[in-house]
Amino acid sequence: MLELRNVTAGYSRAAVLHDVSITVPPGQAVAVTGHNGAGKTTLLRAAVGLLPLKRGQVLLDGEDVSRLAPNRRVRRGVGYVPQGQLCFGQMTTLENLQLVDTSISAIEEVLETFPALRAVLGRRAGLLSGGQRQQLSMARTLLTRPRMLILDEPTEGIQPNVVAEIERVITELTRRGDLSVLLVEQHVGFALRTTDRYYVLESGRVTASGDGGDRAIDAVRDAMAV
Ligand SMILES: Nc1ncnc2c1ncn2[C@@H]1O[C@H](COP(=O)(O)OP(=O)(O)OP(=O)(O)O)[C@@H](O)[C@H]1O
Repeated sequence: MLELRNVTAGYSRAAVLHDVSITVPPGQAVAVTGHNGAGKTTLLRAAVGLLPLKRGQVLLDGEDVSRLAPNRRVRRGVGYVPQGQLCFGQMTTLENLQLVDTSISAIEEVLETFPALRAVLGRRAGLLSGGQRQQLSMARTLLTRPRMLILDEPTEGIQPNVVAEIERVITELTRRGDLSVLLVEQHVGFALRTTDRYYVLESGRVTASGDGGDRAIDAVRDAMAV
């Protein structure tokens, strides 16, 4: 379980997030949506420890980890997939995965989750499509065996068939019940279909929240239109 409690954070002296509280219950998926510049990436950076808090707390399974370095949070089960399909372009798909875990069984397991990567294991990551790189980036993070998976805009700039594939993976991972997901996503339909609960962030403040699912789409669109 991840909780951001009354978090204020930003860059240099200016705050971008103001008193933000968000809870991701165990085994559930939560979406944060909002316009460009609302502070969604900043929120994730604060959650994983890449940005120090000015006020508030980040709790992992009830324990205050606000001062814990990002790599120590990874060891405690936080997996972060940043925006932009980051991979080591000169290395092959397989080498990118082996950076995290070289065991054949672990790699086989993530290939079962992302079967499209099998055909490109020997290809340099820099030559992959955006969708393939996004899947590689998620697969690499899954190799760290997270209990809390944090995804920043996984559908950005990706063709619809891969978006459907990523939707399938998130749904499957959360259905198993041993993984929680915090998803930042501007694609509202995708965000609501894959999550149990949503928050709308505007100008660094939570302006709406509620249960996920298709029926929430009007409420989210109304909140975002303000
Ligand atoms: N490294 C930085 N230094 C200073 N200001 C920053 C930095 N990164 C982001 N900001 C500012 O913080 C605010 C929130 O940005 P953030 O990237 O968190 O928004 P976002 O909701 O994720 O937007 P997007 O959907 O475009 O990624 C913006 O005003 C942005 O200009």
